[in-house]
Amino acid sequence: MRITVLGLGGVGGYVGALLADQYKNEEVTFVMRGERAARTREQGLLLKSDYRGTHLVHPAQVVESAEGLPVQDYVIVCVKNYSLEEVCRTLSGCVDDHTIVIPIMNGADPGDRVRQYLGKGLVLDSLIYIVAFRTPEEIVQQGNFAKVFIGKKNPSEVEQEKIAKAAELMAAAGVDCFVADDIEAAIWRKYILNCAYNVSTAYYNSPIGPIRADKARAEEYEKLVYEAYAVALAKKIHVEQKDIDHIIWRFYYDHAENASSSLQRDMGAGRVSELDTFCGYIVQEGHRLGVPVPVMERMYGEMKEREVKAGLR
Ligand SMILES: NC(=O)C1=CN([C@@H]2O[C@H](COP(=O)(O)OP(=O)(O)OC[C@H]3O[C@@H](n4cnc5c(N)ncnc54)[C@H](OP(=O)(O)O)[C@@H]3O)[C@@H](O)[C@H]2O)C=CC1
Ligand SMILES: CC(C)(CO)C(=O)C(=O)O
Repeated sequence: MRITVLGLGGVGGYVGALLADQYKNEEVTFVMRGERAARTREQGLLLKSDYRGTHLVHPAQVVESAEGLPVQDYVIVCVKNYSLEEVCRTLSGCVDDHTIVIPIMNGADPGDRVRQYLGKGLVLDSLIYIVAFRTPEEIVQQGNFAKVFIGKKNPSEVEQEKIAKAAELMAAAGVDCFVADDIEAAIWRKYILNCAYNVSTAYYNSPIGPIRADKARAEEYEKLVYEAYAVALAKKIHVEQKDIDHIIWRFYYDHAENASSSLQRDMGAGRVSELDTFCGYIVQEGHRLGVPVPVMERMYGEMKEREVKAGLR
């Protein structure tokens, strides 16, 4: 069996390390770049996971690009949204119609985008709840959870079997992986959370605790949730009021005081970010569908301006 993991950052490093450990006798390939690739070839990839322990893994091979790889059974793509189109261009030779491609990323539309860029393979939709990041030396996963959901809209019977097999492949490696009945709704439940949680923590460069303790910021958080919900409803996604209540309940009572987001970590460190994924997409879809999204629009404008000033755009 051939499995390729492309993008060995926080998410891909977690999933890839567990897969490489479990499937030592299969052909697991990591696509990595530069010094991290060289280090992994020499010393292996070190995962330190609160949830799944420490793993030092040596995949069958580490390559700098997927170009030149033979056809794979599974390709798992865990890059940031802004890299997705570029990496998909390198995949055409290693994907054929039997290949299962799983982008494990944030955002409402990575699956649709991969389907559009590749035009072949069985491309699944997915989402992940995890807190993970890379350092030059290792992959760190924090907290007692890391959960993936996969699926596809209107799958055929054959596709359903393949999706179940993909979930089993990951679960056997220790990646909690579940097949979602309605993956589109599951993605949006998480995406609506991201539209408030990631955007607010990044905008204020603050963890959740101080945001929910501030009345004005907490109200603004709720408005972000409701704007994204309104866009979801206009798109006919099956998200319900009880899902929204749960997102808001989590904000006040469940998220840790020091909980941060990937967008906050990226913007806080002055890196290129997924601002367009969490804000730009909602603003664009709001305009297209005639749904007002004034709070998101204002915060997006200001954060974009910060990125322009920092030379990131
Ligand atoms: N981190 C988290 O806690 C969570 C992240 N997510 C989502 O998961 C997705 C991935 O995030 P995350 O893992 O944090 O991102 P990272 O930035 O940590 O990792 C992305 C990786 O992709 C690699 N990459 C990009 N382009 C290429 C390329 N052409 N060839 C090879 N490697 C490439 C980068 O390589 P290099 O190291 O060389 O830059 C990097 O290691 C995002 O959509 C994010 O929003 C979802 C939930 C939580
Ligand atoms: C909300 C959270 C932490 C959940 O995994 C996330 O998706 C992110 O940080 O991007």
